[in-house]
Amino acid sequence: MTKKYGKMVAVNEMNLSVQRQTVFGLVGENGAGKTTALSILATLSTPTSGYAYINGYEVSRHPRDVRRSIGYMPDSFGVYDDLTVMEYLRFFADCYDVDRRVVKSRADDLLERVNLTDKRDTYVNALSRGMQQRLEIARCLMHDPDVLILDEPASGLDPRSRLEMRGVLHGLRDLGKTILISTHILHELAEVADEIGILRGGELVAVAAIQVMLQHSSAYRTIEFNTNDPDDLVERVLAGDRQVLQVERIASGWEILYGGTQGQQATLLTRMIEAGITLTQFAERPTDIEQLFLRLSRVQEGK
Ligand SMILES: Nc1ncnc2c1ncn2[C@@H]1O[C@H](COP(=O)(O)OP(=O)(O)OP(=O)(O)O)[C@@H](O)[C@H]1O
Repeated sequence: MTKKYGKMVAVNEMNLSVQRQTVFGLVGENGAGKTTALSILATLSTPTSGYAYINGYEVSRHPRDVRRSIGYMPDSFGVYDDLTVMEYLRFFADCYDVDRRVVKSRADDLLERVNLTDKRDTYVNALSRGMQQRLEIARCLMHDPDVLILDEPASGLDPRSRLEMRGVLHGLRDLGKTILISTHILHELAEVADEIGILRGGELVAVAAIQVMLQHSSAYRTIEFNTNDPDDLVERVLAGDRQVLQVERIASGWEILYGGTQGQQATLLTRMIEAGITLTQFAERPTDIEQLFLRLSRVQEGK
C-alpha cells in the first residue's frame, strides 16, 4: 500500500504479510511512516493506493469487521479521567458488546497480565503514564481480538516503566495473538518479536526473522580506524581482505563492517601496517543491530 499526503509520500509501496500468531515489529525513526501504516490497518485512514487485509477483511471496505478483529493502541491517547480502572475496562467492553457474563473475569485476567490488579478501583487519572499505557493494552484486549496493533507502546516511559512494558509485551506472546508493534528502538523488540521490518522514509527496507538479525549482530563486527595516509592505499589493502564487507568514510576516519574472526582481524591489522599505513586508532566498536541490518541489506543488494 501507498499513502500520500499531497506530494509527500508517507508510506511507499509497502508490501508485507504477517503470519497468524506471530509478533511483528515495525522499526523506524520518527517520521518513517509507522503511525501512518498502522493507522491504515486500524481503519482510521485509507491508503492512497493498494490494499491491506486483516483476518481476510479489506480494511477500507470492511472497517467494522476489521475493528472487531483488532485491538489498537495509538501512539497518543486520551484516557477517560473520571473513571476507575475497572469502569474504564467495562466501558470498552460495552462499546464492543462483550458478553456481560465474561466481562469481570476477563478484566481481572487482563489486569493481572498488565500488573494492575491492585489498581482496579483507582481513578485512571491517578495512574502513572506507564500504568496508563499498560491499562491501554488491557483495554485493547477486552473484546478478545485476534490481532493487536500497538503503536510505540513504550514511548514516553522512564527506563523502569519501559522494562515493565517489555515484560507485559513478552507475556502477550503466550496469548497466541497476531501482534504488530512499532518502535524506534530495535533492541526493545529483541525478546518480543519473531520478525522485524525496518521502515525508512516510508519504505520497508528490510524484513527478517529476529534470530537472523541477532546472529548477524554476533557474526559481524564494526571496526573504526584512523590514518592520515592516502585513501587509495587504504582502500587497496582493504580490498584484499574478503571479510571486509563494507567500507565507509566517517568524520573521525574510516569504518568497516567485518565478517571475519578476531584472528583474521589481527591479520588485517598486520597487513595494513606492513603496507606502510600509520594507524592512529584501530578499534572494534559495538555494532548497533539496526545499523548493521541496514548495511547488510545494502551489501546483499550490491550497493
Ligand atoms: N496528516 C498528515 N498530513 C501531512 N503529513 C503527514 C500527516 N501524517 C503524517 N504525515 C507525514 O508523514 C510522514 C510519516 O509520519 P508518521 O507519523 O507515519 O511517522 P512515524 O514513523 O510514525 O513517526 P513518529 O514516531 O514520529 O510518529 C512524516 O513525514 C509526517 O510528517
